[in-house]
Amino acid sequence: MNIAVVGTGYVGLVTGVSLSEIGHTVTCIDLDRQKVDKMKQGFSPIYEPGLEELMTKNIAAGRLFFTSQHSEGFKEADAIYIAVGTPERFDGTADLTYIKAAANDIAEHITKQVVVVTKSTVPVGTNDVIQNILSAGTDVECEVVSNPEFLREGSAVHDTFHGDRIVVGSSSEKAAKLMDDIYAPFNIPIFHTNVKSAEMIKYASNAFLATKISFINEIANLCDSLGANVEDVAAGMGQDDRIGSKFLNAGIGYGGSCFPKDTSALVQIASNVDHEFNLLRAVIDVNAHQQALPVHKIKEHFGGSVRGKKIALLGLAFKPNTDDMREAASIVVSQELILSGAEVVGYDPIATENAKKVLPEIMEYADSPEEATEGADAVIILTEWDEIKQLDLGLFTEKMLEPVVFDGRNCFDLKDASKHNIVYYSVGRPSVGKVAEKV
Ligand SMILES: NC(=O)C1=CN([C@@H]2O[C@H](COP(=O)(O)OP(=O)(O)OC[C@H]3O[C@@H](n4cnc5c(N)ncnc54)[C@H](O)[C@@H]3O)[C@@H](O)[C@H]2O)C=CC1
Ligand SMILES: O=C(O)[C@H]1O[C@H](OP(=O)(O)OP(=O)(O)OC[C@H]2O[C@@H](n3ccc(=O)[nH]c3=O)[C@H](O)[C@@H]2O)[C@H](O)[C@@H](O)[C@@H]1O
Repeated sequence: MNIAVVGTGYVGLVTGVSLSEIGHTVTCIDLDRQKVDKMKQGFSPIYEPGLEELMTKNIAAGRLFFTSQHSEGFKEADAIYIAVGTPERFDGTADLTYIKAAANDIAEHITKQVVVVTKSTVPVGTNDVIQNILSAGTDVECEVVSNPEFLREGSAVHDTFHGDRIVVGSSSEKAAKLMDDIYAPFNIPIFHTNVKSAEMIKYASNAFLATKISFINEIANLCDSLGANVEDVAAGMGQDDRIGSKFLNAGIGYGGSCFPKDTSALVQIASNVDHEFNLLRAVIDVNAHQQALPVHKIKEHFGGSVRGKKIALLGLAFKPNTDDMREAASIVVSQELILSGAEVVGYDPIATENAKKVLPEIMEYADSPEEATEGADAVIILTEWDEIKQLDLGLFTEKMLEPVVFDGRNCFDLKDASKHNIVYYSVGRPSVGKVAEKV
């Protein structure tokens, strides 16, 4: 099949490349010419494990193309995917500017009958808006299908090939059949529903996962006060099939380009129909508190002030295996620490260049965990990169005078931490070191 993908961000590029890998001829379109030039040569503009290998392979096989011209991309297309951003606006609603622009681009440039597939996360009812733009802008017949995306950054390629389900929302049997044909080689169950339900499945899924995280973080905070260990609590809960063990990792909350914006958007979608989504508001509040937790803990350790202290942040991206800094906890933590008079140095294996664009200018950056830790008064672990999880805790005793570590991702075993002469705080687990002795 001939497929065009509008927008080559995390979703568009991974989708386009994966569809070419299963045999379709795919043209990825992006407004950003620099990006397009890079991609034509097989370089991915984003860090995503496994992606570049598939790009070069399928470019060489003559199945994968890149262009900044919509007319060129749409020429032969049987299906056009919309995968542009739907960022959060200042009031929490989803900004549909790029979606509407993409729909107008399609209306302007299509010359043959096509199915328009919305991959972007859009509020319930948006596909009707897209259909209206198309109907008003072109006489060419086109049907709109909602096909929300569930991939995670950092494992996007794997998730695309091994998803639990593909959701297709459509009011046309013909369009639904075309989607079945496109996805057949993936061999993943396809769930068919109507357009609005498909749109809602995406928000409900992200909101539910965010709720699971905030729930376990609240339990972790209780464990902290009551002396229980949240890891054991989550393991014990997770053995119940009805609860499940996934997404019960306590830590410094969720970041990224989707949970924060999609939870806010769903609260707004609800308020449009006079529904107060109190549960989701609480999930968002808990997360805001959780992202700032390392700052509170470290201040408490130093008697209320971090003025003049050198603090090393290990891991800056919102999660491991990505260079994405959107809504990363490191943004809140670095800003708060710097405002409180601390000297902050950051280290990330991949995201440093993107971090420099969003973290306070005064931040410094190190090229290794060792360099970041040298002479630090405290270390805060913000992202559980393998490289960070595999550090020898002896590093902290070697590089720091009085080692204090706040582990926001529970990377280390408490028994291991207790073998070293460090003060070790984590989330929802007993502290180790001098502080623990004091209690
Ligand atoms: N990032 C993720 O892991 C996931 C994102 N989503 C959703 O997918 C959508 C896309 O997200 P990302 O890939 O993160 O976005 P992104 O912001 O990384 O990429 C969007 C791309 O679209 C391009 N673009 C914008 N308007 C265009 C137009 N008219 N024609 C051609 N190109 C255009 C931009 O230049 C940019 O490269 C969002 O709605 C998001 O909520 C869904 C699941 C996972
Ligand atoms: O709509 C989206 O964009 C995507 O959002 C999330 O994917 P992503 O944000 O890439 O990454 P996750 O692995 O879900 O992690 C999100 C955040 O939650 C945090 N998290 C995750 C799991 C957990 O147990 N605890 C926890 O704190 C992570 O550290 C990270 O900051 C969803 O998992 C995807 O299904 C969805 O497609």
